[in-house]
Amino acid sequence: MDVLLLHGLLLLPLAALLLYRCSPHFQYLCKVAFFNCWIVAMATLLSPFAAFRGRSVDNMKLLRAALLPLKRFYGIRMRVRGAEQLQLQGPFVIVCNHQASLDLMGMVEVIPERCVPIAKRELLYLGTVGWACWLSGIIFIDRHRRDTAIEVISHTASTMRHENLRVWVFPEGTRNPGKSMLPFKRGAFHLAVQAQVPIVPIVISPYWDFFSSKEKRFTSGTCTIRVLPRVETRGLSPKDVPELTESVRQAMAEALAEMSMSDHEDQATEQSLLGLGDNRGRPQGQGDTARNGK
Ligand SMILES: CCCCCCCC/C=C\CCCCCCCC(=O)SCCNC(=O)CCNC(=O)[C@H](O)C(C)(C)COP(=O)(O)OP(=O)(O)OC[C@H]1O[C@@H](n2cnc3c(N)ncnc32)[C@H](O)[C@@H]1OP(=O)(O)O
Ligand SMILES: CCCCCCCC/C=C\CCCCCCCC(=O)OC[C@@H](O)COP(=O)(O)O
Repeated sequence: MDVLLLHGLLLLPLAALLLYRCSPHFQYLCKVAFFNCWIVAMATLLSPFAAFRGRSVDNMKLLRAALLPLKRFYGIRMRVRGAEQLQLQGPFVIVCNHQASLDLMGMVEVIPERCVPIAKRELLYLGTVGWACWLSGIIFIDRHRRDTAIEVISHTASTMRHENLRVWVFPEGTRNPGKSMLPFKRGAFHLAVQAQVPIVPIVISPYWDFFSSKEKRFTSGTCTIRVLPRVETRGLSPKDVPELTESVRQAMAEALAEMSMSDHEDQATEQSLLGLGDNRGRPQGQGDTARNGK
């Protein structure tokens, strides 16, 4: 009986390993579980240190350091284009597309000093994760109560100017794994206009090559982050916000469309250079299936 139990215990990890190797779905589940566990573990370990400082944007450095290694675990290569656009003195608002929780990996890759994200209030209730977010100065809004959300944003506008604070907003307001961006919420643009600070749009390339929560697929791959030229808001007033929102969204949508194309081309070139496959002269679609089927 004991021998049987021992064998069982030895076989269990082996079976799990085999399953991991053979089943992309199981691999996906493990990788996503690890992502969440890592965040909970880091928040639990680091919050006590962050608490020494109290609630402070300086704790964003800890948060960043805690999340930076994730890309290595997953074999995701991050390429940043246009990082020099972030070399700005003074406050500004970053707007970025939002595909999945994985965006945190891209965010920590480029987030400048003294920059905090705006997040949904629900994150506050995630135990130590909520505590870590609060200690890092993350700004919480209640998406179901527009008035209070707008109040928080107005308050943020004056804090930005007084404390040289940068703010990161996902203007789609929710995760969107689709191929195009959702309509933008206007809060980020009201914020920039109220504070009279520039807007820096950031576009993270689509994850389809290596990640899809719908298809339960999570492999290694390359992600490109493009920082677009800043948009000035000096002299603009609230009545200009709808047009401002649309023009920024348009620029980001164009960049996203371009990146979905060129990302594929880059990888095809890399593959043929490495002799991994020759995609030349083949329609883009076929190359895709070949790669995704790997
Ligand atoms: C110590 C270290 C340890 C380390 C451990 C690691 C732990 C790490 C874990 C985690 C890291 C953190 C991760 C953060 C990431 C989280 C991401 C998210 O949560 S994304 C969801 C929240 N984001 C948003 O929702 C966007 C912001 N939202 C908005 O801007 C909306 O506009 C909002 C909520 C203010 C209102 O939303 P509406 O749905 O009502 O839609 P609208 O169309 O935008 O607004 C309606 C009307 O209100 C006006 N309006 C909006 N904002 C205004 C304003 N500020 N002032 C005046 N009017 C405003 C608009 O102009 C519009 O009016 P007219 O149609 O133009 O007449
Ligand atoms: C002792 C502590 C125990 C607490 C256990 C709680 C488990 C928490 C598990 C994982 C924490 C991962 C937090 C990742 C934060 C990701 C930020 C994010 O991307 O939020 C989604 C939000 O933008 C849009 O939300 P919706 O698409 O509208 O929904």
